Amino acid sequence: MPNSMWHQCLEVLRDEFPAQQFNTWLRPLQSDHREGQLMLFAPNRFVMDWVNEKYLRRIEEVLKDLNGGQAPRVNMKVGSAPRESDPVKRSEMPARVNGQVLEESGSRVTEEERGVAAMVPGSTSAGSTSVRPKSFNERRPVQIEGDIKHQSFLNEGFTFETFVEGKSNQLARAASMQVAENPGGAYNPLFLYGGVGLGKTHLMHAIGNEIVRRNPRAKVAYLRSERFVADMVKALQLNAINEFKRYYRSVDALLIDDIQFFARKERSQEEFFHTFNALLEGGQQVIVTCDRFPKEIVDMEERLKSRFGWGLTVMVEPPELETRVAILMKKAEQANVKLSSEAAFFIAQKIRSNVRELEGALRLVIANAHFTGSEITPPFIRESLKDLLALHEKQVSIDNIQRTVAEYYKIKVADLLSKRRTRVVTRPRQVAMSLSKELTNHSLPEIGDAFGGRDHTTVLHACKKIVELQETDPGIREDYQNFMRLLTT
Ligand SMILES: Nc1ncnc2c1ncn2[C@@H]1O[C@H](COP(=O)(O)OP(=O)(O)OP(=O)(O)O)[C@@H](O)[C@H]1O
Repeated sequence: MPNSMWHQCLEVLRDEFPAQQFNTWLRPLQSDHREGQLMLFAPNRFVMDWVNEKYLRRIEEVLKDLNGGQAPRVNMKVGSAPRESDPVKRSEMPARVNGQVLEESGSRVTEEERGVAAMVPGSTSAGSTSVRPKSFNERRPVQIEGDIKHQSFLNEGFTFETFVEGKSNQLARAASMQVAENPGGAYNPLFLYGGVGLGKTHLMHAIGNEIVRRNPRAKVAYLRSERFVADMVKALQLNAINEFKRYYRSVDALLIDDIQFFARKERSQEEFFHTFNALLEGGQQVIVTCDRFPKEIVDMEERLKSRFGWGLTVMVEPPELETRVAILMKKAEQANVKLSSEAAFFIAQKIRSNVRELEGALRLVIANAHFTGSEITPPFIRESLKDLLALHEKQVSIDNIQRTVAEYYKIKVADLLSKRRTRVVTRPRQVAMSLSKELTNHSLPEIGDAFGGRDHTTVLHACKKIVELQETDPGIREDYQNFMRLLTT
């Protein structure tokens, strides 16, 4: 049974399980086939135990089908598959002498990294409130703003209590709780990913706040990835790179938000890679958020991406209606405003894109109610959100795209949603997915859902493919332009 059979098996399982489950438990498994036995490697014990308990029987069934009815021997282990592409190459590990990481960096700071340093507000000496270790500040005439001070950068309002749990974020919340209770333990690093405004930053702060609540002496550093880049560039300019390294490696937990901004910033990736290794080896917790699954981050070093997968990778999905309602009720309660469930439902039905927009809409309604002294009723909400709703309604819907594409190619909408993989339907399906990404505000997972419950990676692949084809295939280019005209005028 060749290793490729495991990939076929994954394809079958991908269609059977929700994307979140698949990406968290099955996708990170690596395989190795020797002497009639398939060895599956899990990134940690938690994943191994979970897969053993929940998925192994189904995995064996699928493999048996794929193997002509012959049941394979499957074993599981924590670790990585021993092969050429094994991400855990000793040569990649930094050399250590007396606990210090030694490295000679060959990569240079790119123009973009310099640009980030210049763009990030506060990357000058003005308004500096740094509380870094003394030696770090003493040696430098100019301080980088106090963004790497520990603890105080956490948003105190972002806690587990203020985070509303729902189907879409259950696993992410549970994993975050585990990390907060046992930082540097089994789930290290914790990689939270998902679309914009869905609560990744909130969860990250909740972990930081909880770590500090349990241990007030804990040093927790939270920062957006641009800040890491800016700090690093500044430290290089000031000849203070060793202090920079020492600081980041001295924290108990390093929380880096929106890691996708590391793309193309070679020197920062390298620096972060070594910091990352040092922290993991020291049993310190690393938490990272990103707008996509690690493997899909473009222009990011493979070794860094593979390390992101060493701990636990969890997706935060867009909230379903009930969760959106619960979030609105919670936010209204926090603002001391009475919101009827009818009013909450009304807003939640209208605003589906993400929690940030939902909050924005609620804020607008509350402000109008204060201003006019009115009660918050559906007609009042409709009036308050008139402009916002007009914008939403003007937007093209996925339904409309599916109908238009199906009609144009003379196939059924049901074909677009089906599992059929013949060329007659796959290309129109890819075109429709790509248009949905371009013309609507829906996230990749939402678009995947709207196309028969497909994984968000399928949507991403479709979008890339259509961009490529527009370059090389005049027929597709013309079709696409026609659709843009049909749908937007
Ligand atoms: N489940 C939830 N319960 C309560 N509030 C939430 C929830 N999810 C998101 N929010 C709120 O929505 C807003 C946006 O969330 P957050 O900033 O964490 O999103 P994000 O996923 O980090 O987005 P981005 O990728 O743009 O950084 C915040 O004010 C947050 O408190």
